[in-house]
Amino acid sequence: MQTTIPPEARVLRRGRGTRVGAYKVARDLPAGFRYAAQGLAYAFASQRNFRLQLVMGGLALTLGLWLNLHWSELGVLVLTVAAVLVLELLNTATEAAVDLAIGRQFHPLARVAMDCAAAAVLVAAAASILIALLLLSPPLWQRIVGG
Ligand SMILES: Nc1ncnc2c1ncn2[C@@H]1O[C@H](COP(=O)(O)OP(=O)(O)OP(=O)(O)O)[C@@H](O)[C@H]1O
Repeated sequence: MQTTIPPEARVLRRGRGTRVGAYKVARDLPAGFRYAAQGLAYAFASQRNFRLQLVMGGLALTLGLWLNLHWSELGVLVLTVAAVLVLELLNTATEAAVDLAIGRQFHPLARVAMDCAAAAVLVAAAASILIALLLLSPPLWQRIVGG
């Protein structure tokens, strides 16, 4: 039996830079980094929570370095800080996609998408606070009590 490949799929198979339906495609690695940097700059400029999470994460990592945490503990801190920032970026992307799709109209599915994206940030932020407390409190207490 002969299978026919739809023309769109043939375009897709030609490889990089030929994605169907895209206004623009990153043609090389530097261009990809540039678009990612634009996303970071947008989140930083428009999202107060993103700026706050960046400051809190920076403080936690600085404190971890000052307290001479083990490299594996610092690694866990970096991961948790990154997880919160990544989810905030995805939350921002979800908001933009919902606004693009339906604008100022109300839709129950838009609410689900936005509430779930916000909940993902909340869960990660709560976990990161708990992890920071677990890792930073004992050595900080030692410093305070031990002088
Ligand atoms: N188009 C919509 N349809 C239905 N519900 C919406 C819509 N837009 C927003 N909402 C509801 O309003 C809530 C708040 O929306 P908002 O855009 O302020 O999101 P947010 O995550 O609080 O924003 P930010 O992260 O910028 O503080 C959403 O979580 C959702 O429940």
